[in-house]
Formats: sequence, C-alpha cells, structure tokens
Amino acid sequence: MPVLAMLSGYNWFPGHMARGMKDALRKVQKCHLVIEVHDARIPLTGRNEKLKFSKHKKILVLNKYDLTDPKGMKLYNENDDSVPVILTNCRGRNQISGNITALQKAIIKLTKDDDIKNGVKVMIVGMPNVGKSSLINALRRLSPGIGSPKAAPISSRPGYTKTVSTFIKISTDPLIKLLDTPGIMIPNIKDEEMALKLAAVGTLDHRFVGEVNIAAYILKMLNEQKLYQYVKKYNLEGPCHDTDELLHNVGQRIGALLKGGFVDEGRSATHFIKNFREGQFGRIMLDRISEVEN
Ligand SMILES: Nc1nc2c(ncn2[C@@H]2O[C@H](COP(=O)(O)OP(=O)(O)OP(=O)(O)O)[C@@H](O)[C@H]2O)c(=O)[nH]1
Repeated sequence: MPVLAMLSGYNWFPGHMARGMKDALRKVQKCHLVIEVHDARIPLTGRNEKLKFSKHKKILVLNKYDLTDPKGMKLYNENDDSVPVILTNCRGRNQISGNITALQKAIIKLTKDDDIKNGVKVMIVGMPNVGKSSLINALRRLSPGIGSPKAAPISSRPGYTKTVSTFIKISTDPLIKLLDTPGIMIPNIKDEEMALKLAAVGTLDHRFVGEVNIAAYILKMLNEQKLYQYVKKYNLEGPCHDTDELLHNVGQRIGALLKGGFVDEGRSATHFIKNFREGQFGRIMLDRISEVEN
C-alpha cells in the first residue's frame, strides 16, 4: 500500500502529543532557555515550527551523532549560526562525552547572571525517540552527587514519555533544572520521503508506513551513499537493488520463515531496520548533503 495512504489510516498525532504541545507552550513561560533535541541523521527534516519559541534563547542539540555522517554535520554546523548547535552522543549508560560538558557550558553562557544565581530552568523539546530523556540523564551524570542518573525514563519505542514532567535537577552549582516533555510529531507530514525518513530513524512508529517500505527506503539510501556494509553482513554477492531479494536473503539468514519455507518479509524487514538503527551499516545522514549545503 502507498505510504501516504497508510498514514491517513492511523492517528500518528495522538491526544497525548496535542496535550503535550499545549502544556509545553504554557510551561515554557517559566523557563529561561529551550533546548531542541533532534536526530543528527535528519538535521532538516521534521523540525517543528510550533516549537520554535522565538521569544526564548535556544540551543539546538543534534543527538545520535555516533550514527550520522560527520561530513554532513560539519556542513550543517557551518551553515546555521543563528542558534548554537551542539552535537551529542548519549549512547551507553556511562557515556559522558565532551559535548555533554559543552552543552552544560552553553546553557550557563546563554543565561543571565541573575537567573544563574536563582536557578536556571530549561525546557527540552523534540520529536519522539530523538534522545531527550537520554540527554537529561547524561547531563545528570556530570554531577555525580545529584542522585540517580536515570531520572528520565528511556525506551527505544517512540512516544515513551507521555506527559510534561516536573523539573529534574541536573546540577546544583550552578542550580540548573530541566523539564522533559513528551516527543511531539510535526502536525503535517508533507510527502512520502519525509514519512520514510522519520520512520527509518524511529521517530515515527513503523506501523504507520510499513516495515517493508522502510526497509526499501533504507536500502535505497545505503546504495545511493555507497554504504555497502550490509553486503558483508548478510553475505551477499554484491550490492543489492531489489528489496524482495534483500529481504529473502535476510530471512534465510536469520530463519524468519513461514510455513512452506517462505520468507517472512515483515520479520526480515524489522531485523534489517533494527541493524540500520544500531549503526551496523555505517554512519549515514538521510537529509541529502546537497540540501544541507543550500
Ligand atoms: N545510538 C544512539 N542511541 C541513542 C542516543 N541517545 C539515545 N539513544 C537511544 O534512542 C532511544 C530513545 O531514547 P530516549 O532518551 O528515550 O528518547 P526520547 O526523545 O526521550 O523519547 P520519547 O519518550 O519518545 O519522547 C533509546 O533506545 C536510547 O538508548 C545516541 O546518542 N546514540
């Protein structure tokens, strides 16, 4: 079924997101600063106009840097100097990357001295599954005396955080508190490629566009960027341009078989998508570098 037709059959902007957006718009009034977290594999796609908060100082965090193409990120960074951009990697429980420290410094730099004295309040916004909760926990790890770093719950399932929480302390000196918000999708998905990109990185639930469609899109992008690690991973003879053929091979390898020995394409596609999201086929940017340059 065509991707956009599938999308129209589901409610991919559920009630908790609409409520979360309203709540965020209200609670941002109490905050000094907004951090927008987005997936570094799609720095341009899916940025929510409604969450721009033009009256607030802002920092853009492009997370999952470990999964994106550093060359594309360099171009993006050079291009946009209106808002400070920090690249982070929050993978792994004990990860404290230099850039998490840089983010804490940027928060302090953008805040007025008086606010620093009385405590800085920061709102975190972004789409589902981009790593907002992981980022809060990584920031808490910078202040070991502060308590459990697992203050914000993490899941690979998009939309795990459902309500705007209370403020979470990430530092005592200076006092900085963060407000986690539910992942909020953009209200309009304008075309098929956008839907596939969002689903490939896991911000849009795979059910909305279908696993096989997502696998086909990922395969196309890997081939376009000559990232052929999947060939070795699945022991193929060479780059593959046919999704059915790829999924057949994946299915045979992982034993995703139906009665009669037929390959279960859904399970094979899910496996392929999972490997892609884990970075097993190399670092990739799905927004084309030419789009980023313009
Ligand atoms: N590879 C990689 N994975 C990450 C990174 N940050 C977070 N993740 C993973 O991404 C998934 C989503 O992380 P969360 O922190 O729950 O994301 P969220 O934005 O709070 O999610 P919602 O609750 O849907 O709004 C989890 O499986 C994390 O382990 C990162 O920098 N690199």
